[in-house]
Amino acid sequence: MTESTKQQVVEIRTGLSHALGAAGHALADAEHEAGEATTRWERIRAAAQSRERKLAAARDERLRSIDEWHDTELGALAGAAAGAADRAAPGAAGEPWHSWEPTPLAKPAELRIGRLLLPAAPAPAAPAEPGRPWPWDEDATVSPPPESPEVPALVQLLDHGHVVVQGDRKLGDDVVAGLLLRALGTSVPGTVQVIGYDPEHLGGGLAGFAALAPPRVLTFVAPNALSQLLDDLVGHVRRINETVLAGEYSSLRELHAATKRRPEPWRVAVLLGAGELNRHERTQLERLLRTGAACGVHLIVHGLRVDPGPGIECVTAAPGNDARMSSGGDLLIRLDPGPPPAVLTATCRQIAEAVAAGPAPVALDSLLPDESEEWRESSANGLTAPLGDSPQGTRVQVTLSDYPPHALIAGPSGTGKTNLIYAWMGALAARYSPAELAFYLLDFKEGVSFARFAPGRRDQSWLPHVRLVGVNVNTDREFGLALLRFLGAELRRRADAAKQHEVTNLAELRAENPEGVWPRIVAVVDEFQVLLSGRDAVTTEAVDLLEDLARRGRSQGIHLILASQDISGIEALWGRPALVAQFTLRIALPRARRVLAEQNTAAESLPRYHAVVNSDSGATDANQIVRVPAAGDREQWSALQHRLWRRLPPGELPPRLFDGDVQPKLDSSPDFRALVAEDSPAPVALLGETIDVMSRSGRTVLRRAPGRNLAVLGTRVEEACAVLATAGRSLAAQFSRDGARFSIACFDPDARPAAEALHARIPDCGWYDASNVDWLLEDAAAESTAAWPADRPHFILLYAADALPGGKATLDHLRTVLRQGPERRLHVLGWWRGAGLLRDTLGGPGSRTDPIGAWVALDVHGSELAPFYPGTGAPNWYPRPWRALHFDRSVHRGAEVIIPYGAS
Ligand SMILES: Nc1ncnc2c1ncn2[C@@H]1O[C@H](COP(=O)(O)OP(=O)(O)OP(=O)(O)O)[C@@H](O)[C@H]1O
Repeated sequence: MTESTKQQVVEIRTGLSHALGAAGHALADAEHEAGEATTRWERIRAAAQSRERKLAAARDERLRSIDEWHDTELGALAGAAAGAADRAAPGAAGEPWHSWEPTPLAKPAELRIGRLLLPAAPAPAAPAEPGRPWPWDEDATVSPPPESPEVPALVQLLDHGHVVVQGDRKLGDDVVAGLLLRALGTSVPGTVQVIGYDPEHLGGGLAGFAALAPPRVLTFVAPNALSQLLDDLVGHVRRINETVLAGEYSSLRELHAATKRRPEPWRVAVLLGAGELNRHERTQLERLLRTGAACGVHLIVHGLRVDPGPGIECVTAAPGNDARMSSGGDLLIRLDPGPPPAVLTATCRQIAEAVAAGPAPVALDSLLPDESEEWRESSANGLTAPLGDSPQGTRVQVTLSDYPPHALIAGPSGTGKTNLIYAWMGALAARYSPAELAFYLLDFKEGVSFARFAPGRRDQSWLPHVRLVGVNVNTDREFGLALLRFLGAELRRRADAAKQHEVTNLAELRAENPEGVWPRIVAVVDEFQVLLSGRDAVTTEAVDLLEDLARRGRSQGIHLILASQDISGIEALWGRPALVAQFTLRIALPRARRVLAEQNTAAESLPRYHAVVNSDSGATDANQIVRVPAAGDREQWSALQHRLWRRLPPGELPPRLFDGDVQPKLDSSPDFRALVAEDSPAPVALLGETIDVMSRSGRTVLRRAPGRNLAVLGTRVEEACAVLATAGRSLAAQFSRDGARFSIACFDPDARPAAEALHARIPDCGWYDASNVDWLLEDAAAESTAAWPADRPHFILLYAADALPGGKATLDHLRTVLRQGPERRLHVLGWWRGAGLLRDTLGGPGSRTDPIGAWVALDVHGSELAPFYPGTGAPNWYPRPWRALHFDRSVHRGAEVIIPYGAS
């Protein structure tokens, strides 16, 4: 081998070994890189796996919360639906049968027929990864989806629409029975009337309701009378639209919401399997379906094809969970079973009894305008207010104006006369303000029926229109007379004003004298016949005044409402045709006789709580029957009275309340409170409260003049002492301490405490008794005849003057004082226990009585008073407890009745 070859080999080997070395390096590098890449890949794969797991967990968490939310939301929705259903169907409208009982509601509710089957919360889908548990399986604290509450399936009937039942016949019957019972049980007995048409079973379909037939809450029509029934119902709809809604309201529901009145019953016609309808029947049925609900005419149809339409609920009866109703969309219903027979019959019997007992009272509210409309009316032309509804559902308005001006109301006891007066007053008082209307109220019946209009101990409010209330005046006919006198004076005042403005009636006077306050006056006298019952001066004057007021009051806005419970009251007037003729408005309560015209017997057949109102003197053609709302309820009345009372501006005075059973108090007498110590030359002795429209004290003036003495006559110690105490206290109040002298002498031990009490009240008053009265009278007699002028008056109060001791001498002194004292300002105020005894003091039967210028008689008959009374007659006086007759010859034409002031 050549060197060169060897050289070449070496070189090649070297080259190869280099190459090998380089390749080895490259391989190692490559392997290293490959290892790193593998590690990186494995890290990435691990990271990807971990991320995937996290994402899955997040997804699971999200899915779980979505499911939870879905379940709660569904539960809440179902709960809300159940709550709403409870509100829409309270009480007997929605209660399940096992706890059901009738509960009349204020307005119609939706009625339950079964239970809505709401979609349940969906069962959770299978977990995505088999074997991987759902979170709530892992965590025992997470609860399973909640159960849905029960949501009743409700249908609307009364005031809303009609119900058509299809499907299973037997189950459909149960739906009809259930609906009907719920409708009856949620309304006031008698306000839902059911008309059954059941040609197949001749009423058998409604057999459970049989108890409602006798009071005609349920009536059946014959199998061939469907046409007639539909015509009748259409007739009702037309009538109600024309006369009840009268264009003012679109439905009875609206009328009720606005006026709180429901003048028509709901009429529910139940048509069970009518077969095929002829054209006329079909047309009438469609009319009713369209227009009936607004007029309270509703149909429950079962077994008759009816096209769906607005206001028509279609119930498809089916067993189990397969029933449906048109307003429920796709939701299924489980129908309730029919009402249990025991519940059904008991309820029907209960309703029948309630209906047979008579209509339920209508509330006073139905007569009242909206609060925003109160006190808006003008009485310039008259006073008009509703008194209730007629049987046809129209409002009966009653007017007092120039014609008819006055009203006569009659009704035997308990028929609701007082209630009618309250209702009328309430309806008027809510419409007319006190500047438009004033009430004067007098009740001759025993009791306090009108007292509620004046402030009392329990309730300080009063009816703002009331100016005067007289209660318990049955023995104080004088109070009635006082009212008539007062109204007579007001009549003259108005007539004078009318003359001055050259007008003839109140409307014109108000137009001419807009700034004047000329309210119409309504004087109500309940049991007025008591006022006219005696054959005496009171009756004579009362009748004269009544005649005048009735004749002339009409144009001066003075209206009389006379009420009487028995025929004698009306007959008291009957003898005075001219007077009766003025009372053209006649109101008769059930069984009232003779108040309407002789031949008009409408009141005889009136149902309870109704009245005949007749504005044409009782002529039969003018009869209007009205159902009067209940106004007697104190709470309802108080609500109205308080509302009106709060409208009064502050400072308005309450009405005068005259209560014949209450003893007046001197300290409350305005006349007594007005007395001032001015040492008057004409001091006034107050004696008692007069029976008058204004609170006024009977009085006698003890001026310097003959006869100015006072005698109190009778045996009643307490009352005699009360009169003397009033006289003494009132006189003392008019003098300064030294301005007058007072002396009291008492000879009756029974009167001594009262005499001593008066003595204690009068400063520096002298006290005398049997032991020293002779000195007093001797001095007084000397003073009476003295020549020098008296510097101050001396009042001598003698208790039991007829028992004066001291024999003739003392008696002569007393006679001297009585005759001559007053001119020298010495006045005797004495109590004699009989009129004859006073006569004895004065000198016996033939003696003059003029030293006694004023007297107050207690239990002394009128005839005994004749000697002390001018003219030939005697005053008309029949003694009665705690009343006295007062006469003062210097001012009176006739005697007046007074009420002694009670101890204060
Ligand atoms: N329209 C009515 N609605 C409901 N209840 C009435 C109605 N009218 C009267 N009443 C009730 O009947 C009863 C007798 O009524 P009210 O006192 O008015 O009769 P009256 O004829 O005035 O009787 P009396 O003359 O004996 O007082 C009362 O309890 C009253 O609440």
